[in-house]
Parts: sequence; structure tokens; C-alpha cells
Amino acid sequence: MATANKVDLDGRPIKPITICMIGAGGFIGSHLCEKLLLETPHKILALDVYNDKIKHLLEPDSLPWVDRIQFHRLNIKHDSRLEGLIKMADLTINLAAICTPADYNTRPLDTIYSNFIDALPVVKYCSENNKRLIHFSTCEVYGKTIGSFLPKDSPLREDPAYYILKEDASPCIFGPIEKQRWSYACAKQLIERLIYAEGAENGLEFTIVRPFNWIGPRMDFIPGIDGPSEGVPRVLACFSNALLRREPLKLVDGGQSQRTFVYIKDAIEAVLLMIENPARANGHIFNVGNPHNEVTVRQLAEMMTKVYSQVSGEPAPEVPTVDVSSKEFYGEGYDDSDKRIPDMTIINRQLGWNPKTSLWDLLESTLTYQHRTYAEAVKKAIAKPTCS
Ligand SMILES: NC(=O)c1ccc[n+]([C@@H]2O[C@H](COP(=O)([O-])OP(=O)(O)OC[C@H]3O[C@@H](n4cnc5c(N)ncnc54)[C@H](O)[C@@H]3O)[C@@H](O)[C@H]2O)c1
Ligand SMILES: O=C(O)[C@H]1O[C@H](OP(=O)(O)OP(=O)(O)OC[C@H]2O[C@@H](n3ccc(=O)[nH]c3=O)[C@H](O)[C@@H]2O)[C@H](O)[C@@H](O)[C@@H]1O
Repeated sequence: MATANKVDLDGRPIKPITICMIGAGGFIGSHLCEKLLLETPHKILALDVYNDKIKHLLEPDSLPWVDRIQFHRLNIKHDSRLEGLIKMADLTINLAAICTPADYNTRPLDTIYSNFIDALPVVKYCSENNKRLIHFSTCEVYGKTIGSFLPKDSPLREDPAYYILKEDASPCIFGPIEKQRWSYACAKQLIERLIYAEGAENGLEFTIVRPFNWIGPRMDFIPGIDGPSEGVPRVLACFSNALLRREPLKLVDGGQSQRTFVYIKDAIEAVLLMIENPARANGHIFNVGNPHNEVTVRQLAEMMTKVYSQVSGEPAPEVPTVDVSSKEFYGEGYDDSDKRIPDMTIINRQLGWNPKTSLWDLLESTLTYQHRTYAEAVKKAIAKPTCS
């Protein structure tokens, strides 16, 4: 419940505010709504096209926070209510985006429109109405590491200077235009530059968040259960789907790319600190990730297989993984980030935030959720005779 007399990091009382949260019905939005309703006195204007992931927060009417959340079903591409809702709030948080890699090279126009063009009015309305903005960007703006261009046997590849990603120092390195994978990262980079410029020239109070592979319950969908059968979600849901169906996990191009995964509940703590400490968060770009949870995608597959076996009580399949080419899996124009380790200096200094949960522990709680939520439905779907 809302805690009385809570103070910020500088000892000042935190006043209840109204937050216009765009994309509130998605993975991150659902966790942020939950946190705000359970642990703060703030009000939420929740905007999204869908609300399935926050249904439990909206119904029944008897929920204790019923007067602190209002859902508005709208598409920000074309809805005249947007400016009015931003004006009603003290702070806007923009989460709305197409953000699944399978879309970047197959639907590059939708990807660019969603991540740049559709975000423009949000920035404009915040700037014109002197409203604070927290905008969700991505670690993909770093693209590839400098180290990935060194010869394979170069000892410099081991030097953190060639791979650690720093908000105020690292370059953004994307592949050629024909590698349409980078349509998302490039659109996100341009909206970051626009927001930064609105801050510099027009005094917009902004914070930019660069999430590094946040994962946990409610991420994406399980194909054929609560999303399209042919859909390709992000890696957590792809691997969960394979484990639930007892099929081999597909390793794209050998699963050699590296990622650092952070538990959604740790990451949401960082966002709450940004919300409640504007003086420390405004004007900053923050990496939010867990540098200690680095694995190759192959190692992730192996760990998820072990954890799922423990959670479900079923033995691991005999053939746990299978290699597939990126062209086969994602189609023409796919490319990849080789390695993503966030530098944590700025978020440590400004907000004193550190992630807590190990990769094993976060996979254990997430796969427990996946098993409880989907195992029966997947069994039924598999048992259904296919139409001839
Ligand atoms: N999950 C991660 O680890 C991660 C990593 C990097 C960046 N991000 C960024 O964080 C944000 C949220 O990511 P997520 O993982 O919660 O994704 P998500 O797809 O689960 O949530 C996005 C939500 O935005 C909504 N939306 C999209 N377009 C809209 C529109 N035109 N009008 C209204 N609503 C719209 C969608 O319906 C969805 O509910 C995105 O901007 C994404 O690029 C997420
Ligand atoms: O989460 C993030 O921080 C950002 O990165 C993600 O990009 P990426 O990490 O490449 O996407 P995933 O789908 O999570 O894939 C991770 C890796 O696993 C691989 N993969 C994915 C799925 C699969 O079945 N098998 C497989 O080997 C991919 O090729 C990639 O190398 C998405 O672009 C965004 O959601 C977000 O902005």
C-alpha cells in the first residue's frame, strides 16, 4: 500500500503525482503499474491499445487503488485525446513501441514509424506544455562493440575499454542500411537526439532509459496460446515456448552473441527512483541492466533447460538445442549486437541503484510463472487433432 511520508534520496517529502503512462499495457508497463499502485500514492493514466496484462489491476471495481488508475484504450498514432491526457499529468512515461527483433527487418517501416514518428507528438506535447518526460529507448542504440571490429585473436578484445557501453562515451555502431535489423536502433537513436535537443534548446525536462534485456513474467507471448502461432517473440518467450512444448531451443547462428539479463523487478526499482527523484534524473540518459548476469545465448539456453526441468519436474529433453541460421529464423537483413555490458557509473552516482537478482534466481521465478500460466494450455494445444 501507499507509504505515508516517504522521502526522496535528498530527504525531501515525495508528493503524489499523476503519471501519463503510454504503453502501460505491455510487459514493462504492467510491472510499473503494479509497483506504483502497490507501493506509492501516485495516480496513473494508463494508455494502450491492449490491457490484458493489466486486467488484474483494473478489475474488479473493489480493488483498493481503483481511483488511482484509469485505462484509456487508444492508439497514439491517431488520437486527439493524447495532448489532453499529457496535460492532465505531471509526468509522461513513453513505453509504446514495436520492440521485437523479428519485426525490425521484416516490418522496417512500421518499426521506424513506431519508434520515431509516433513518439514525436509525445515529445512535442511535453515540451510545449512544460511536462516532464521519461522516454524508453534501448541498449540497442550502442549497436555493436568497438571490440567486434578487432581481429579475432587481438588481446584488446579482453580490454573493457573495447566493449563496456557508456552513456556519455561509447559510439553508436550500426551495420549497413541493407541490414534492416538496425531500423529500430536508428529510430530510437534519433528520438533520443531529438529529446536531448528539446532539453538543450527548449528546456524540456527529460530522462532517457536504456534497458539492457529486462526479462520476467508477462514478457511477450507464447505463440499459438496468447499470441499468433507464426509470431516470433523475444528470446525469453521463444525459449519458454520450446521448453513448454518439449522441442529443441533454436540457437541463431550458433548462439554465440552475448547478453546481460536483468530481472524486471530490479529494473522497475530503478524506474521508480527516476520518477521520485527528478532533480537527480532530469537531463540524464541511464543504462539499466545487470553487468554480472552475462551469458552467451547458448549458455542461456542451457541454463533455462536446467531450471525448467527443476521447475516442471520433467527430465530435460535428449536434444535440448538445435542450430539455425539467422536468415532462416529472422529472414533477410538480420544482424546482431555481439555483446552488451552496461557501464553503471551514472546510475550508481545519480540514483544509487544496483541490480540484485542472479540469472539463475530470475529464471527460476520467471519459468515457474511460465509453467503455471501456460503448461496446461500448451498440453491441450498439442493434443488437439490438426484439421486435414
Ligand atoms: N523489455 C526490454 O528489455 C526492453 C529493452 C530495451 C528497450 N525496451 C523499450 O521499452 C519499451 C517497452 O518495452 P516492453 O518490453 O514493455 O514492450 P511491449 O511490447 O510489451 O510493450 C509496449 C506496449 O506499447 C503499446 N503500444 C505500441 N504502440 C502503441 C500505439 N501506437 N499506441 C498505444 N500503445 C502502443 C503496445 O500495445 C504494448 O502494450 C519499448 O519502448 C522498448 O523499445 C524494452
Ligand atoms: O531487450 C533489450 O534490451 C533490447 O534488445 C532486444 O534485442 P535482442 O536482445 O537481440 O533480442 P532477443 O530476442 O532477446 O534475442 C537475444 C539473442 O537471442 C537470439 N535468439 C533469439 C530467439 C531464439 O529463439 N533463438 C536465439 O538464438 C537472438 O538472435 C539474439 O542474439 C530487442 O531489440 C528489444 O526488446 C530491446 O530493445
